[in-house]
Amino acid sequence: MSKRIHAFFQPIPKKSKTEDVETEDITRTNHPTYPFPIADLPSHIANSLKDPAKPARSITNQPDLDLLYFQPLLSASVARDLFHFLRAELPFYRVQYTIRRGGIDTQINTPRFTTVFGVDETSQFHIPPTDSPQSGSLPPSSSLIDTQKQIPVPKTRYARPPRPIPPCLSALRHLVERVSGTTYNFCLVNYYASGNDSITYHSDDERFLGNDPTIASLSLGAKRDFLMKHKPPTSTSTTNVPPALESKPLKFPLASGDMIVMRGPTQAHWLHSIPKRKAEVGGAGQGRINITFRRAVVPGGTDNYYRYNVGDGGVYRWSDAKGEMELISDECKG
Ligand SMILES: O=C(O)CCC(=O)C(=O)O
Ligand SMILES: [Fe+2]
Repeated sequence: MSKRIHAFFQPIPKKSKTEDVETEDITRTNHPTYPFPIADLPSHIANSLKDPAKPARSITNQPDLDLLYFQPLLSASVARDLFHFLRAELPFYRVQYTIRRGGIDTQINTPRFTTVFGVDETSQFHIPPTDSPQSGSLPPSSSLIDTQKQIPVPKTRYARPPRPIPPCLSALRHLVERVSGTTYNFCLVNYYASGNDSITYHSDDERFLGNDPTIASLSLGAKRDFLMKHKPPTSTSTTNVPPALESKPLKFPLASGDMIVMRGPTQAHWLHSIPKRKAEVGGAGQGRINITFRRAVVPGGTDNYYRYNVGDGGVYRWSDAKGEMELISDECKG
């Protein structure tokens, strides 16, 4: 086993002490695909990831809509600590790409920070026994194993090397899996630095997620409106969509700690968005993190997620001194 892969399972302890308060050791997890080691959750957050006090509300009162609304999933103080922890510890990207529109190449600047971890069902990260001896060094791809054949994944399977979900997000994934009754192999993270960051109307209905995918979406930090509107009925529509539904969106004012789980036919028939929002006068701390948990079934999903959420540009990391994301390297590692 290579030293670097070993490091993924043997966190690096780092002592941190202040003058009169002894704080706990911070352990970090490294992997060859990470631009820097990622801290594990401090125990006060990890121990607070419990089932919510209030059960979720089921929302199925619109055609083709099936939502579970946890209001909240996490208490305000846990959500606040998790927000600050994840913003400080994860690598982020500001992805640019070109699309061809009407025969012309158009550059798209993703209007928010993004990052992603995980791999589709055809592969899994091999977890070596922690007491195995370190021998030689294996290429990073050797840690990915074909799920069926249990042999190393050929390098040609993925355009960009998939990244294992770090322990800090895995802990959250386990809670989300338990309360939503579904398993996930991807975490997509958005950071909306201000009201100017957004996501336009879309649905997460790609074929690589299979039919009727369940997507769990957790909000941390600033409150933002989550809008949903029914797709225009097609000639093959089986449900009767009243015209009013097409014009007036549903509005969920998602607060820190809230989670919406979109299920069943929701992605096939509904669009969702986080529109830009005017800055509040004197409004500080407008940042918001959103984490979606999903399950991709084929390698095309993995390629899509890394292309649009990591891309080929520089790595950003939160700077406490500057109070904003800072470009720390011009080239993406991975
Ligand atoms: O930020 C949100 O609440 C939604 C994010 C989203 O729709 C997505 O990442 O696909
Ligand atoms: Fe989405």
